[in-house]
Amino acid sequence: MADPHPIHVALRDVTKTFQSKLGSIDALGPVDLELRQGEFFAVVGPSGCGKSTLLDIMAALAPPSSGTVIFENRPIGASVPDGIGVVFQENACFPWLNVADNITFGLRRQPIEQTEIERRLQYALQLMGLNDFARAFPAQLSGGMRQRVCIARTLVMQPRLILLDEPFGALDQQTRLLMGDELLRIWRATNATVLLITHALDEAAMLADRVAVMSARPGRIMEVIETGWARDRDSRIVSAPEFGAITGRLWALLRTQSLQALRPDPA
Ligand SMILES: Nc1ncnc2c1ncn2[C@@H]1O[C@H](COP(=O)(O)OP(=O)(O)OP(=O)(O)O)[C@@H](O)[C@H]1O
Repeated sequence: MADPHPIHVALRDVTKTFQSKLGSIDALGPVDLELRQGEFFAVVGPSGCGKSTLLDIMAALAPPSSGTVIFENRPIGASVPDGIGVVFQENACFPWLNVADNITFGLRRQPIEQTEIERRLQYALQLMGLNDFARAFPAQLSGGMRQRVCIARTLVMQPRLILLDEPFGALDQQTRLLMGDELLRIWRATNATVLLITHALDEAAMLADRVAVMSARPGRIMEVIETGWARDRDSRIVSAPEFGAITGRLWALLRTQSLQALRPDPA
């Protein structure tokens, strides 16, 4: 019988060491991690533990120093594989392009017919609630809406794995929760596998099926917690009693690591 939850992406013994004028910095790992097809996975960890480095390696934006990333049963090479979409915190809309042109920017560089581009644009505008803003320019939008444009731009490429690095970090708390709801809707609608890097424990606890807690640098996976939420959850679960238990557990794990990151051992 086919595995109902096949492994979509796997990290095997992945490490990263940066060389700089100050010497070498062991930033990450070794990390072993498996994301199941279609799951929502979050990663939390103390500041500077290597979360962004982990995401960059998964997106093939930086090579690992050792180890392998396997995506859809193939090792990731030097270029971003087809099927992986990335969203960063700093929303990088082109200010001179309107929302529709920002969203279709990458698509128009692909051999894709205009009718298909238009179809994907309309779908993304609809999913992200941007229908009324297709002709607006980024300067006319709020920070939350600009970030929705960035997510829509990734969505139209129809990624099967979506990597998000602190996508809502610059937004206020209410907007973050509502964007979380949108992300959950996208996840359900697309069946993509999602990996979310976040500082916010409540965001991780609300959105993810599983949350990995990383150690202080060089970041390793200390523990992976299953949240147990139903697939059709939304931000209202923040008032559920289990929610407090999950964030409490995450904080208990993270607290020691964060203290260590703030005051590393002199040894
Ligand atoms: N290009 C680079 N050259 C040298 N050191 C780097 C480079 N990129 C990251 N580092 C170092 O690697 C470590 C991990 O950085 P990374 O940005 O991955 O951490 P992070 O967990 O995402 O941090 P934060 O939570 O503060 O965003 C840090 O000590 C950082 O200074």
